Amino acid sequence: MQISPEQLVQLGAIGWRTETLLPADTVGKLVRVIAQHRNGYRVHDGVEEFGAQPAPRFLKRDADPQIRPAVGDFVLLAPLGPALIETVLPRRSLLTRAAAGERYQRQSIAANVDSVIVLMGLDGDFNPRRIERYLLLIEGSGALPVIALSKQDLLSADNCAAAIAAMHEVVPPQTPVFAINAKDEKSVAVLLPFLGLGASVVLVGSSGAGKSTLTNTLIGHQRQATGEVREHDSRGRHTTTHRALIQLPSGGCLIDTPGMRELKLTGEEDLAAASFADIDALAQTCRFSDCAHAAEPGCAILAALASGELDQGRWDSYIKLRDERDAASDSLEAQLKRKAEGRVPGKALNKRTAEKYGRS
Ligand SMILES: Nc1nc2c(ncn2[C@@H]2O[C@H](COP(=O)(O)OP(=O)(O)OP(=O)(O)O)[C@@H](O)[C@H]2O)c(=O)[nH]1
Ligand SMILES: [Zn+2]
Repeated sequence: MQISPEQLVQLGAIGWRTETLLPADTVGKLVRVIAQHRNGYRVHDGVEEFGAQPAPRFLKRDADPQIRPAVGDFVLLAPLGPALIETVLPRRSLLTRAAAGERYQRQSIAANVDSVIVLMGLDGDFNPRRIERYLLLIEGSGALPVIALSKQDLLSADNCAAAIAAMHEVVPPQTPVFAINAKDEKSVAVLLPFLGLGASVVLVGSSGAGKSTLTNTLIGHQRQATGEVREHDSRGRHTTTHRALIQLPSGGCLIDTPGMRELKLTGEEDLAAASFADIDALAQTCRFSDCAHAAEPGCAILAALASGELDQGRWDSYIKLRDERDAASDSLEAQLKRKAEGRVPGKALNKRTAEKYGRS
């Protein structure tokens, strides 16, 4: 498929990367999914947004939810007729979470996200422990975590430096950590390297952390710099804050998904790979390989806690996340089992019938 240079720039502004695999014989229109509603999708072609429906195969009940188009996906629409999503292009990342509710389900939150900016206020909101939950969700997704500590302006330089140091203790070594004043354009400029052309970013953080403030500051540039962007908005709306995909003046785009608000572990997270590699390494040196780290002799964890080498708070938060993960994992297993049984309904039914009526 031929994409004109002009189109490439437009697509870049909604996060398209030229290295994304696009078969030479591709036909159809390339667009990005920017929102998902009960009755269809909203897509963006780099110039404007419109509605689209998924091809029937995505709606099959037994279809893996992860093959379905998700917010952030680049998709191909059928070449003719009404907007119909036919193909989901390969993803460079996928953020998932356990769906709220009793039955365990893995739900796509956002595809093709390059960085997740985790916002945490340097006020009462500040708690380095709580960052682990976010890191665990980002780990394995293909996206880079970026920690932004807001409300820097409310703290002395010394206290800010101490908070950044405390955060570095918790996050993996290469993770960027910044202190920012979300209201100040100059201050938020430290985030610009993550917001260039072709970049897609998601903002997460607890209520009051400054997500809306940061978003508005980032858009503020745009309002001043490129008045013509508004001309595309035929409905005369100038508010961009509730758009699912916000194009930033720095070239990148912000995906604003409500699904990020309620975060739940999915049961597949690898705690060791996330931010607990040291605890995992320590546990390997316990005398018994199945050590429960409760009262066993030769327990390396208990020894490290006693000597202070391992922080009690860090251990507690590891246990809490591990239990949460295991609980999610149990329900994942149960779900997969239900699914497997459901796949051979005839056989299962025959077996039940045989049991009931004593036939074989
Ligand atoms: N001084 C200062 N105030 C900030 C900063 N960031 C946010 N605030 C203030 O904190 C309050 C909450 O900020 P919001 O941007 O609404 O927070 P939010 O994360 O969008 O919150 P929800 O919409 O509830 O998820 C507002 O009064 C902001 O003005 C900052 O860096 N410095
Ligand atoms: Zn042990």
